Amino acid sequence: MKQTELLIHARWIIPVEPDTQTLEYHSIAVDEGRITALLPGNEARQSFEAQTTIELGDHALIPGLVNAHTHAAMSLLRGIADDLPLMEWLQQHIWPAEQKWVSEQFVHDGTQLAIAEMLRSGTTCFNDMYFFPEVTSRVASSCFMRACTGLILLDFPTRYAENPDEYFAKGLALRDETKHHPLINHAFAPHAPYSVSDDPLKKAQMLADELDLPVHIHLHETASEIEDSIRQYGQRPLARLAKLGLLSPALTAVHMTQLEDSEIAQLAESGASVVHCPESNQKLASGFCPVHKLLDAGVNVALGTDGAASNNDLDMTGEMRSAALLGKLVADDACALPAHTVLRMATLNGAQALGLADQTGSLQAGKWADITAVDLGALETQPVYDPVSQLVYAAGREQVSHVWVAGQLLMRDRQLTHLDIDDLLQRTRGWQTRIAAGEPGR
Ligand SMILES: CSC[C@H]1O[C@@H](n2cnc3c(O)ncnc32)[C@H](O)[C@@H]1O
Ligand SMILES: [Zn+2]
Repeated sequence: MKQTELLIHARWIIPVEPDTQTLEYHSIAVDEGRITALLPGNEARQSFEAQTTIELGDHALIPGLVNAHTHAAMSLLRGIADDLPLMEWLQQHIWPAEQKWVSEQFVHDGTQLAIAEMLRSGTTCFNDMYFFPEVTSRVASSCFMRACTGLILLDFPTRYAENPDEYFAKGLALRDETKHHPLINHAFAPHAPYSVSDDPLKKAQMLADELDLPVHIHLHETASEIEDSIRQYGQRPLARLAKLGLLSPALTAVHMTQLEDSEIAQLAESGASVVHCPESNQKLASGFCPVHKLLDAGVNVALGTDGAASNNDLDMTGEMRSAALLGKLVADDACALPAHTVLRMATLNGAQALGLADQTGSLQAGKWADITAVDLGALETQPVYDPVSQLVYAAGREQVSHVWVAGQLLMRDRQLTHLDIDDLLQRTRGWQTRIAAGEPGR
């Protein structure tokens, strides 16, 4: 008998890769945080003796979901300004609120709230872009959650930094501090082409090349972004980024609702990733990302929620459903974005966009055991002809039962093992009271 730390038996396992088929009555063995074997249940029972064994009857095991674009701490601004287009929402509501309220404590509490919500909906890794990324990193690490925290960059002063030099200095210091951390990764995160000028963009790319980090940026989010860029720079934002050297496999371009066919070919050629945020794009009426065309051209398309102030949740199970349904409508083709493609976008493609495809995103021996269990036994997901169909089209986040990150159980039977929900709710209500009363910020 082989010894192992953890053995999980489940009705279905959907590895995503290398096996694109669903496995039935299989088991996963985990040691030192990594998947060591994936094998038929009866073989696993005969060959392994486990310190901990978990039996999951009518459950499907999937790779932990990767939220490839969010602003975690904005969970504390959920519902503060709804039913507005992007620029009015951002300039007249969100940026003033952030200037008033965003502090280290705000980011600490907001990120914890976001991580609790993400874990409860099966997410094991998030790609964040927000102020005080050192706090986001610390919170993610203390919750045992995997994160890629953005080394943010803006032209203008905020409560986090005064100017591009200070953004870079803080970002580089953070990267230095965490460079060997098993859960915390980074990307350079210039906010958008309209908020960061040429020289800091070039410097971000140069440092990203040097440190082998992705570059995470909002891009082509709305039609007015394109018009303004043509007016100011005489070219579309993607062309400007290409001229500055940012069009590369390291680029993680978020939104991309405005794309010409030649730009899709250019993205495919470059090896860049696109992060599709279907719910935020719908809520802000930003436009449609042509996901079917990007996939057909061979572009890596991942999935993100965006922040909770423009979505208004951090639920990747809902995002998968939205992506599948919207994708068909945009393509005018019911065959576009089938369920398995969407599950891959929400897992392995996300890991690839973050430069972590060798670490997470699929259930393969050697990768971290970042695993989500979904209970398909509920009447809402019965009968099960195809578990992937149930996961994408029918299951809700309340059916996520267990979550492991690097083999550590972070949710068991919907109970978070490392977060105190009552304390979290109390702190969240404190923020709500202060923000709603319009008290002076801290
Ligand atoms: C530099 S920290 C991130 C910055 O981005 C703002 N933000 C949130 N959602 C969006 C979006 O969809 N487009 C552009 N900017 C967005 C957030 O409020 C922070 O200020
Ligand atoms: Zn965003």
